[in-house]
Amino acid sequence: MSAPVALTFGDPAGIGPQLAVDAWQRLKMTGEPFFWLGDPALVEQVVPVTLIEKPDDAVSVFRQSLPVMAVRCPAAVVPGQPDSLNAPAVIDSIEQAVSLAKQGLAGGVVTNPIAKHVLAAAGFPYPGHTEFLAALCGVPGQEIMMLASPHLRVVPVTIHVSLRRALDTLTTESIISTARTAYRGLQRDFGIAAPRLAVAGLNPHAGEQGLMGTEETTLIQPAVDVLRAEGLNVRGPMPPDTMFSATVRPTYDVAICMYHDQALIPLKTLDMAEGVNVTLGLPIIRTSPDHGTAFDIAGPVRAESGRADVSSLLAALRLAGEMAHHRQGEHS
Ligand SMILES: NC(=O)C1=CN([C@@H]2O[C@H](COP(=O)(O)OP(=O)(O)OC[C@H]3O[C@@H](n4cnc5c(N)ncnc54)[C@H](O)[C@@H]3O)[C@@H](O)[C@H]2O)C=CC1
Ligand SMILES: NCC(=O)COP(=O)(O)O
Repeated sequence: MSAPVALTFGDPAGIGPQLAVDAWQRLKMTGEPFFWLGDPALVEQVVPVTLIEKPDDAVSVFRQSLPVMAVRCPAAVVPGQPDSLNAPAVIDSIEQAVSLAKQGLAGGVVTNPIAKHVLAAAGFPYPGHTEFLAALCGVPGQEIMMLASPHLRVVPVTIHVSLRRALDTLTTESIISTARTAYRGLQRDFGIAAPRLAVAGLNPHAGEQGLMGTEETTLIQPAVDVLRAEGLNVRGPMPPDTMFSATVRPTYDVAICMYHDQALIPLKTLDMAEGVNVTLGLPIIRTSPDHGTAFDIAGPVRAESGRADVSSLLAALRLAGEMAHHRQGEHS
């Protein structure tokens, strides 16, 4: 068994604290231990809590209590009303989790959702976890975002930028490096020996022979040619409107998409509840539920689960464990 997984705070005014409690309720008897880096004041009225100093301590207490590594909020927490005064606690929990994972003391990092604009208002310079984690791990620029569900895996080449900027920054080189990282990640963390990659086009009908755009011939096809020459099993550019259909999806292991929503809309439409966000290209394991902070349904933490569906967090915890298992296999 690997070390316990670290679950980060997430935005305290979102559904993260409730999900931490719900996940513990669901896993305490039969699941792998995890610990939450959050404010115990938000949860100790509703579930037994043990404050821990180091990840290993989570193992012996997990059946009886939620293990919490305390990260206290400087400002009052009002569910549904995020406050950037609490951003330092949110960021601190991510930094601590990554540090523990880098030392091998935590088996991986599972992040609860953060609201990017709330952290940005406090001066946080990263567009999301993905880029922040790469910086903390000393590998900026090597990170890629993969969303994985039982039905589909997708990787956007451009991530947290406007659509206009995504089109301006898309290059043959970025498609190649993203595809390579996805390929290695599927081998290393998912145990797929020879991953099949499907590269999406950008324009309607993948450009329709240049009638509806030229990026397929100028940017995407050259990337596919390079990847094929390296021996990767790659197809594309594929028409984006049909490649996510039920008949085409089973023919590939991951879709390499040109921009955020080209990737995330089909994934979340098919499987918001079971989708997991994975960062590949890091030395540590990182997964996350695919949804956000859901401020609209956040309320005071309760012992019984309410409107917030914990399925995606459970899937993220499970996948982190499976990825750790695959990495352990590397050394055995
Ligand atoms: N990994 C992360 O940290 C992510 C953070 N976000 C952040 O979340 C914030 C809100 O984003 P939205 O676009 O509103 O997306 P959202 O996923 O928070 O909410 C979209 C809709 O889905 C519902 N929903 C989300 N998760 C749910 C759950 N577990 N159970 C039941 N219903 C659920 C919400 O109530 C809402 O109606 C943004 O500031 C964004 O930056 C968004 C996606 C991922
Ligand atoms: N849309 C996905 C998302 O916002 C998650 O981003 P990150 O915080 O995991 O980088």
